Amino acid sequence: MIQIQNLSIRQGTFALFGVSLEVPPGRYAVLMGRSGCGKTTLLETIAGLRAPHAGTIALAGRDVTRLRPAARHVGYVPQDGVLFSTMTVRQNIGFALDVRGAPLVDTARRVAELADWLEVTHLLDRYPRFLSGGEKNRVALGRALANRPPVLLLDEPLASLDDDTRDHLVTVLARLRERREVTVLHVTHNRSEADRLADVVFRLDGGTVLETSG
Ligand SMILES: Nc1ncnc2c1ncn2[C@@H]1O[C@H](COP(=O)(O)OP(=O)(O)OP(=O)(O)O)[C@@H](O)[C@H]1O
Repeated sequence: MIQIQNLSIRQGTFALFGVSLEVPPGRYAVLMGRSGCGKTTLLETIAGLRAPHAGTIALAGRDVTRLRPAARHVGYVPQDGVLFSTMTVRQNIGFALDVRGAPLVDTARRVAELADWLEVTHLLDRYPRFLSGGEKNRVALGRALANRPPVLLLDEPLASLDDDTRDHLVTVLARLRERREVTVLHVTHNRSEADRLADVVFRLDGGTVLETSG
């Protein structure tokens, strides 16, 4: 569950005021809005990378407004899905488990499971610079899901992909949605992506959020 109440965020001359939205547990929400309206800003604030001026953020029933990013238990795929360039695909996917000191055997099992599901098993020993755009996005998704977060934030995960690659990744995300194990907030400009994936669509406009379908 993602619950945002009366959130206000300021950065320079840009501001969001009194943003509220709620995504029920295991549901897939899409956030749309014109370029520069603050979608990335909102996602970064939920992830804990920006501090809000006012308001509260609750994730999976816990008030995380004042917690540091790592304590929020959020999976986050930033815009362009940047991977750690000095780590292999295997190390990228296993990162969240490694830094928490998970037993090596558990990390290896989870990486293998995600790699199989995302169809990147043959790429596990490659470095990011030798991956295609679609492969990078699948690895970024695996890295975000490794620690089984209850909440997943996706910032335009399908941007700058060709139609076939985009279609494949939409199928992967649709399977994730069917499992209902994670609550998703997915930012996109693409209406057909929203139509295929969303249980609920929010629109950010003029600094506030409207729910446009359910
Ligand atoms: N650090 C910052 N200081 C001042 N203004 C900023 C800062 N970061 C972003 N902005 C501004 O805040 C506004 C919202 O940016 P944001 O990236 O959240 O929009 P967006 O809806 O995600 O856009 P896009 O769809 O183009 O990715 C923009 O006008 C941007 O120029």
